[in-house]
Amino acid sequence: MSSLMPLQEALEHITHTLDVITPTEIIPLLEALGRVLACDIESPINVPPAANSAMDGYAVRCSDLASQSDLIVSQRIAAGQPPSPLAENSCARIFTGAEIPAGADAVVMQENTEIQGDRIHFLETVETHQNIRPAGQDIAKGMKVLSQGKRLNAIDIGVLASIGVADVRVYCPLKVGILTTGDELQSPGAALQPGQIYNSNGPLMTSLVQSAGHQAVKVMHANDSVADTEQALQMLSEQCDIILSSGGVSVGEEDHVKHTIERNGTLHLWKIAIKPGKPLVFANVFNTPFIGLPGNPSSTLVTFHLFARLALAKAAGEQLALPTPYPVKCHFSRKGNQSRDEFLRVHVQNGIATPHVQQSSGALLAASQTDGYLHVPAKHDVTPDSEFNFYPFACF
Ligand SMILES: Nc1nc2c(c(=O)[nH]1)N[C@H]1C(S)=C(S)[C@@H](COP(=O)(O)OP(=O)(O)OC[C@H]3O[C@@H](n4cnc5c(N)ncnc54)[C@H](O)[C@@H]3O)O[C@H]1N2
Ligand code: MOO
Repeated sequence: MSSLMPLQEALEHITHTLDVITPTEIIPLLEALGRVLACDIESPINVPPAANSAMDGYAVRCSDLASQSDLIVSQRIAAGQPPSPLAENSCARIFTGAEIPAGADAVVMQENTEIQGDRIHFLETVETHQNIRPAGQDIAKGMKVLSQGKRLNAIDIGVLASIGVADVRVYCPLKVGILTTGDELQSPGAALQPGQIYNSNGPLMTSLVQSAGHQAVKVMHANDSVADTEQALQMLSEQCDIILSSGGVSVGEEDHVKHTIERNGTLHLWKIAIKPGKPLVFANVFNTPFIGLPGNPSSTLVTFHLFARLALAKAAGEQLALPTPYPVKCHFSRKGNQSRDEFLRVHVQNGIATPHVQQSSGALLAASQTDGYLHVPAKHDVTPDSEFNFYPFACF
């Protein structure tokens, strides 16, 4: 048996070998949700730009209240109005978000005051800086707020708006071509003929690619022949930045993907030490990067999550790593695989993992009915009360 490559080694090889493929463009902030930032962003300003009040109340100079508890109101400052310096022995009526006048060093919330004629009576002792949000409290001028390679989420868009950014330089979306292979496959919607099964990997990979933030620009299917596979790969290479396929990478004479690549590019076929998901192709075909996932649907899913997702991210300019797993307890027994790390589809409740009854590489429903992967390294038996790392599907 040829030797199996450890998961981490294959992952490092793929991500180190692939370059960022997509060019960059400048787009309006409001179109940047889900796009990948192409440069670091430093704040050109303090946020807030000036000290402001955290409460509706009165801005005071604490030393004025050392010997008296009443002050006259010398000005009224609403948010958006530039204040005048605070006159001595006076207070300023102030509202949340309004700028603190020069000379004031605290704000007293109005609930702790009483209006007595034209004077304000202060009911509490006042501490310096209370209820004042200093300039730069949120973001200091010059601070790096976001890094190149960040896929922008709603919070990031808000942060960029808070520092006045109206346009951002982002990577153009990665154009992914998708290929499924196999004579037995029928499209959903058509009647199944004897010997056929529905093509689930096409829609699965398309959706995985899209939910990872890329564009699935062309989806093709090739029957089990070199001519068909070659034609499809050539067409995809002309229209896409990178090609993702499923099936046809094993050792049978009906597995044509690797022969086609050998004729038209460079092929690295690895047997990875994971289950499901042993055979994995990483290649260049018609001058286009190519990632070939195994055809068994749960192998396609696992290898997308563990490899393809990170490879596509690298090509798209995105900084991405595997999610950080956390340990969960197991209340079951299972003999460990001797050569491959297993990624069992498990439910997790109250920190306890229960495996789905169906763990076959060909079974996809188990993943839909569970919460994520339990990573059981090779040569490890699961025993009641043993602990293994868990990767929730929601983190992929
Ligand atoms: N003699 C050996 N046979 C196999 C080995 C091996 O080491 N020696 N490895 C097994 C493992 S592990 C896997 S995983 C598969 C990988 O096979 P391929 O990637 O070549 O995939 P196919 O043979 O084309 O298909 C495998 C299986 O998956 C079904 N399939 C394929 N595409 C789709 C699709 N788009 N939608 C739904 N189902 C799909 C296909 O019908 C097969 O049942 O090889 C093992 N064999
Ligand atoms: O690697 Mo295969 O995915 O075990 O069936």
